[in-house]
Amino acid sequence: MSAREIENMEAINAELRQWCHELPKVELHAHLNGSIRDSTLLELVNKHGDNGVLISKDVEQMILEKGTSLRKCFELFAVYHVLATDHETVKRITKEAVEDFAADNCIYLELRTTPKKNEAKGMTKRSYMDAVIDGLKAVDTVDVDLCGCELTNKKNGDWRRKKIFVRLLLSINRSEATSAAIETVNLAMEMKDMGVVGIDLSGDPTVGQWDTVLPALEHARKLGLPVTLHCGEVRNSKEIQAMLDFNPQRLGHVCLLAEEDWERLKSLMIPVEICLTSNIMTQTIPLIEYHHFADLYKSKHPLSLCTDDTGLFSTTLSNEYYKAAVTFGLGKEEMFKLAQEAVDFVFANEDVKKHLAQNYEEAKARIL
Ligand SMILES: CC(C)=CCNc1ncnc2c1ncn2[C@@H]1O[C@H](COP(=O)(O)O)[C@@H](O)[C@H]1O
Ligand SMILES: [Zn+2]
Repeated sequence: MSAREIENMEAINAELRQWCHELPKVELHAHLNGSIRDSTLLELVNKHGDNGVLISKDVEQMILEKGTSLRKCFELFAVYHVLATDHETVKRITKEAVEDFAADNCIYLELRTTPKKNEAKGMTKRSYMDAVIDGLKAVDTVDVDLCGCELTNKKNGDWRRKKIFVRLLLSINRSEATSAAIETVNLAMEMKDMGVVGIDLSGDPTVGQWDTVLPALEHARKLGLPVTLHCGEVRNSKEIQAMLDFNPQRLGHVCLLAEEDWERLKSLMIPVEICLTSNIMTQTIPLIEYHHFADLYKSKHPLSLCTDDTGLFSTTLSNEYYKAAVTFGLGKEEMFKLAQEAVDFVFANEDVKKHLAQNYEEAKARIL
């Protein structure tokens, strides 16, 4: 390739990256503690690091190696949870996460987090969630709509100020006992008027038993709370089949499904949250070109591109769209449609969906 051709290609790629940034996006799979900024993490390490629990140098090394295997990720999450255990920090990381997604032109964010108890800090699952809500109220670069009302007032009546709809999912960690998982579901129900719209099942996929969490997920269903499950991050056919039997509103990842489970997923048409960078960095999928996005997309299976953990994997939702475009050869119209269709899978109500649909209608004229 000549220098001129390389230059042309670079210009085209830069233009595509910018277009992906400008595209209004819907984020359905983002973990709060996985979305902590590197700069904040390092600040927290320096502040709390050498307190006998964590050694700053070790943590810095872990941050350098972050996201390079499933094991390393979960080791780092244990560190994140030591660093971000007080109410002030939970508030801060929530504020920053929302501001970062808004700066990336996300117009709807479903942020998920595992409510945590920390007796030493006087933290209950409820007070943890109150700190999250405080973080949403503290956002000041963008107007936040939580539960149908705006938390922040339009600054100086500026109608051009950006707006982001934020809804919350409460995560059940796979290693939790049934009683703790049920407590999380009850908390979600209690906070339904405060922007909580559903339940997620996540955590180290090599730990925990489906039968332990099933009663809590069934409880959520009885209460009318939508559920999304992390599915197929490791090969575990029995569990994958049980998850498909449960038939949740959405599934995340679906990486390592056996042929018959794959066919069943497709016939059930359960919307899938696709996390390209996460799956590659954790080596769950060996090469992006082999990613199951291609098969699902070709089959017109309902799906949505997501980040999983922007901090851990140093990615943004725009970057996920860019990667999909260059790897699978999608044009701008196809990318636009992909982003727009994610509106159908949000757990928020019809009013929000209407607003989002209108946003896409307006954006069409602007960027297509
Ligand atoms: C990290 C990794 C191997 C990537 C695959 N993706 C994941 N799979 C399962 N659970 C996850 C993943 N990313 C984040 N989580 C869950 O989200 C938590 C962090 O966010 P939070 O504390 O709930 O606010 C982690 O402790 C973990 O329980
Ligand atoms: Zn996840």
